[in-house]
Amino acid sequence: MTHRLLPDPGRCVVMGVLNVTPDSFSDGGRYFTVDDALRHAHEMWEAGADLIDVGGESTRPGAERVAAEVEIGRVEPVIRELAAAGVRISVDTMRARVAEAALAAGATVVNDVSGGLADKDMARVVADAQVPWILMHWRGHSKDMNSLADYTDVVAEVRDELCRRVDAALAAGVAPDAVVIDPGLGFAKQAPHDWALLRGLDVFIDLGYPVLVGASRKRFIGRLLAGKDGTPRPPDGREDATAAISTMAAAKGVWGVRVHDVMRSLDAVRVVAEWGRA
Ligand SMILES: Nc1nc2ncc(COP(=O)(O)O)nc2c(=O)[nH]1
Repeated sequence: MTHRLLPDPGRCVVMGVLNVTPDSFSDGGRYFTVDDALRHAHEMWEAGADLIDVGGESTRPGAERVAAEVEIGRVEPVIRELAAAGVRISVDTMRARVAEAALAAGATVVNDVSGGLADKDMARVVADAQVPWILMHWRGHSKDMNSLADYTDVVAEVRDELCRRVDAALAAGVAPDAVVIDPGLGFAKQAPHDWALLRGLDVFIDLGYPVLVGASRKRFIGRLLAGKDGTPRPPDGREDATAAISTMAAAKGVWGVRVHDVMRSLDAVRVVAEWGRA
């Protein structure tokens, strides 16, 4: 699956995560200063990332929200410098104002974990800018994400709720080939739901839109890899499993994977592309 508005690398796209936040779940604070953020972004870009996903507000369960001005203050200087250096950037935000500032600074993709639900103006911003819009499945801000994780058939319900977000985007003037969909692993999901969504990736791929998977270092991986005493594997011990998920997702034909360790997943998806060559 390729994307009209993004170059086709001939393999699964690898999106490098850059959280310019003090409190993201797996790397909070490491890249909070502009210099640290720029250094890490360039490391991922040099490692071969197709896109750097710059976020200024933690989305981990229970995270305190920050004001739009704070979010803009965090991402805008980093995006401006990276864009000037030729790095391709997506902005990870739920706010139209932040997206506008990021696009003005040189971002060329909007990654919206709320799928357009959090800010009614986002669709207009994306339609006017004619940029790709990643619509992730989300059920709302919640101190306790788990309270929203109530499903009878998680694959069917996530599919249907994502389809409603796509319909709303198209109705707002967003071009069909600007849409990327994402099942939102870890957002209003418990671990069994995350695994069911991965097993059911074909359902999302068959909708005909590029599919992005964001499994990197997430809690459901930590639970699977728990030690004999039941202690979940810590986030920085989840990289091999993340790369394994990138491998399986790429083999299934997803458009892209969103990861912290770019090289590991890039190696994995390159193997998939070469192995699958006609
Ligand atoms: N499209 C998309 N965006 C995201 N942004 C943040 C996080 C949270 O993880 P992080 O704290 O590692 O960024 N996960 C996703 C995701 O799964 N999909």
